[in-house]
Amino acid sequence: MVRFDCISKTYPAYRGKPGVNALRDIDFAIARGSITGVIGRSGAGKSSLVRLINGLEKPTTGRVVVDGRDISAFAGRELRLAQRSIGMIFQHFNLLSSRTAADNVALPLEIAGWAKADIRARVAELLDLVGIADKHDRYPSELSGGQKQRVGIARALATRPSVLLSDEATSALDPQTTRAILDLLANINRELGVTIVLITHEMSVVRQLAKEVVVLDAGHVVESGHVADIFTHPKHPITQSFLAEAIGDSLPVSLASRIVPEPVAGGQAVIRVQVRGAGAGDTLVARMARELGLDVSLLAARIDEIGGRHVGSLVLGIPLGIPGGEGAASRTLTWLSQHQFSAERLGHVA
Ligand SMILES: Nc1ncnc2c1ncn2[C@@H]1O[C@H](COP(=O)(O)OP(=O)(O)OP(=O)(O)O)[C@@H](O)[C@H]1O
Repeated sequence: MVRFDCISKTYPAYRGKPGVNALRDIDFAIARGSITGVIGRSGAGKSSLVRLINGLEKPTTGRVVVDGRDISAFAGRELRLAQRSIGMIFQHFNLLSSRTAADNVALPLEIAGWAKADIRARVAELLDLVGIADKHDRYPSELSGGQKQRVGIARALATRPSVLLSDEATSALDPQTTRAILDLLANINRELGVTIVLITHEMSVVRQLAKEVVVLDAGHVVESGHVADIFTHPKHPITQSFLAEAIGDSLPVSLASRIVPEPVAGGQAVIRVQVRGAGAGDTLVARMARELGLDVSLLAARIDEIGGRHVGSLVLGIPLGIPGGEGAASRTLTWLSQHQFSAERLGHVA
């Protein structure tokens, strides 16, 4: 378990540069064995938060408790010993280019003073676990990005940590490799029970792997909880913007290029409706057509699954070319709001 108790982190002023309040009023816990995503824009404080967990930084106020121990109070040998129970993987893998895959994985075990035969056995077991037993004697320059990250994961797990920190570990990988690495992390969490804390600016990573999410903005936790709860009812604008990216709020170019602000005679009003929850949106168009007596058309749609729940948006065309047509768009918006749908009018198309 990792607990942040009233944490703040201020980097002092340095060579004429002002001090930075990187984290403020951080107070939350990460459950043992969970997979928690910490998501935020650049500069939100994600790396500072993760460096507090493994004691690379000290909080300015408050304490960070890992498995019942106040890691922020440790220094020297005591800190190094505590760090063995906290593994970390990085965006650029941080492998030693002069060592083979096996020797990179062996490094933390050598530092921990393991016997040679034990190291050999453990390294073989770890390379097998991450699916690259055949790359034992390869150097990093001979490995693909995904294989390098597998070495990084094996190395991070070598000393059997209870917590694995991932700092943008898939940001340098292509989507297919990212998916394979996230699947591997999910397996490791399931099989070894390791608590995983993922730092990322990518909603797709949180969506695929995390069960819990902490949204950071300007050094504050603005929302936290179960991924499905947070992203089916996002409250903070930052969370809403991550969600919009995830569900592809952008319109198809062919539609976006046709939208104009003013009504077009004989055209349609364009309304975007957010749909959330199981089956949401399935029958919406049919219900609206029936209850409002309108010929509603579906111009675009995207539904995704986040934390096991459906989230997405429908873009509807409401015909204006009938008597009282202008009222039809407002009636539609009123109907949607009465039925607890969040909707906006994007403009008009011919
Ligand atoms: N060692 C440092 N000294 C001074 N300021 C720092 C230091 N490390 C981080 N900061 C500042 O603290 C704030 C938070 O930085 P941090 O790296 O934790 O954010 P981040 O969310 O990880 O950003 P990114 O995604 O860009 O890495 C930023 O304003 C950054 O400039």
